Amino acid sequence: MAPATPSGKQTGRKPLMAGNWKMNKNHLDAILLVQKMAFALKEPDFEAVDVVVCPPFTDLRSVQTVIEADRYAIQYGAQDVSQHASGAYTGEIAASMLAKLGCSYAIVGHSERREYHGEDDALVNAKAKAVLGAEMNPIICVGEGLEVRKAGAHVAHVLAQIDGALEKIPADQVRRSVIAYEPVWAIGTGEVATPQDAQEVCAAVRTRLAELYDGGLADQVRILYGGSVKGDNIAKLMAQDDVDGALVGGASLDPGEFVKICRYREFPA
Ligand SMILES: O=C(CO)COP(=O)(O)O
Repeated sequence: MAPATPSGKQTGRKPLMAGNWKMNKNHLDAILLVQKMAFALKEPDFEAVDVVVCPPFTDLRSVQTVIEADRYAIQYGAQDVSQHASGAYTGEIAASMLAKLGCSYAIVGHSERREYHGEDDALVNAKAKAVLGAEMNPIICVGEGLEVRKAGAHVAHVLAQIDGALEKIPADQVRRSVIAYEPVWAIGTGEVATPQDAQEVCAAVRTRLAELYDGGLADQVRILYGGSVKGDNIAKLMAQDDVDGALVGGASLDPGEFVKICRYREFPA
């Protein structure tokens, strides 16, 4: 049973703090960054939260070496993956290659992939299936842009992305998937969603999961919030019933800040 959050919520879901380094840090920088995090984090931190870093592909081997050599409890994953298993796909990385490197997670459908690489829900769905097929856990990103938010259509928009991303994925695989709600207008802008905004959408996602799958699955899937998460705003977000963790961009590049996020319980909400 996971420990209670500051608000006293008791969900049974272990919180997950994932750092998305995006296109930052080379494979040598990565060694230093992971070591700094690993030195700061202690056993009780890992009992309280799952800690995941998602560096660029070129850093994964370095990160694996540091983590395995010293048996750090930090987990790691990739920021993207190919939907294809293998073959003539120049520049692509297969899920099986990531699994072989010890990755536990792969982010799929990040809004930057959707926006700059034209990824749609069908592709996100195919990538999630590839990740699950390789026995890893996808972190499936959803979230609305500013125009959709202003029009008040954010919940419908996100639920349509959920329906698309999860299409024909069986319950036992959805159970080990992670959903990350990242409103595009909050990413890298310093404008974090209010805890109520985050809760509204995360709760709607959970309700949708309950509609799509039975057997209590909706209560088991972790739903993260992402978008300008920092050490001083995480506790209020985590106090929300349906927010089970964070997908952190900029602040995950600062080991002190990321460790503070992982230790949100020590700071008042
Ligand atoms: O996109 C994000 C994580 O995937 C969020 O980025 P920031 O935390 O820098 O806003």
